[in-house]
Amino acid sequence: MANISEEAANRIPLDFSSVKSLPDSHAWPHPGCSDGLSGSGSIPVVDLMDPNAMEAIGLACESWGAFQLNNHGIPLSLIEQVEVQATRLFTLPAHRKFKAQRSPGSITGYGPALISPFFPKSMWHEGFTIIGSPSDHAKRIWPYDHARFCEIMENYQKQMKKLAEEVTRMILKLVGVRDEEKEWVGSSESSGALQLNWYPPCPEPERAMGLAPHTDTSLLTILYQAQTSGLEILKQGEGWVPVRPHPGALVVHAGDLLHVMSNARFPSVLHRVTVNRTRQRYSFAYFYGPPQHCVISPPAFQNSVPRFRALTVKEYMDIKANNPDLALSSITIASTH
Ligand SMILES: O=C(O)CCC(=O)C(=O)O
Ligand SMILES: [Fe+2]
Repeated sequence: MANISEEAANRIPLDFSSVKSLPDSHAWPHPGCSDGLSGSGSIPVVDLMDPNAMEAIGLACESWGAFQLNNHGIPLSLIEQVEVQATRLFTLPAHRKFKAQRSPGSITGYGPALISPFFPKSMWHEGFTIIGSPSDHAKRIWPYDHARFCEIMENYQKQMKKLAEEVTRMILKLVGVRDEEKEWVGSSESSGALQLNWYPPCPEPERAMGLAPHTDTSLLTILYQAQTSGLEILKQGEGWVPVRPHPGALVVHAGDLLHVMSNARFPSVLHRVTVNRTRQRYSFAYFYGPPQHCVISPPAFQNSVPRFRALTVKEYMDIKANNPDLALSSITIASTH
């Protein structure tokens, strides 16, 4: 188990404004493209207004586990407001941000990436995680001036939830989930969380890592990435493929829960973020999925052999929180080979 100081270090990001060279704590032995594989191609683009959007989403999820989404209905002006507020937050002096740091055992508030404890080196990244109202944490940073931040973050989550529901309904239809098993979609019960990510400019980007490779635990993640590149996804047989920001588009990732519910038809996409010497980067990830008490399992149909055992979302989240790399294999019950 981590001792107190390691635990504290995991909860407080480096004060990036004060460092001029890459500290050893942030120097990764093999980050970036040094694994030799660099994939070509790019993830499919889906127009949500297209009458064939559902089929296009199915094909994209099957082959990539991710796609760019256009015509999604989220106003650009709202995204810009989120960007203004995220900038306002992350450009504060470190001591102000530390006031909102996550408490032990909690996931909301300011801090390093939630996956940090599973990697030997630290990431060139700061995050702020919100579930519902961020007011408890925002008040600690801006005692008299937090209302606008809260209003915009709550509004963004509301709009993201609606979009996530629309995409989830299509995806669960493709997967063959029965109506009574998807009653949680569109209810107040579903779980959603918003993660604001900031990657400051880095003096030695070739040796640093913005966000280490991981899959999201969610059913799906809807990500906005501001103009700077950095996100990469692993395409089986090809290597790391950059996901370049398309103006106005959102990136949708299939997460672990969808991998289970689709009986492995849709891969839970492995992704990572590289950093930049001169440009900072923002991204906003909205994680969506069934409520914690919901039992998830592969759909039982067409004589297909279920590859995962049934379990509650909470149980899966606990397994993943203890061992992210082995979480999916630990609930695998059969192989197709
Ligand atoms: O910054 C990005 O593009 C990706 C963020 C991400 O993967 C996450 O927050 O889980
Ligand atoms: Fe992610």
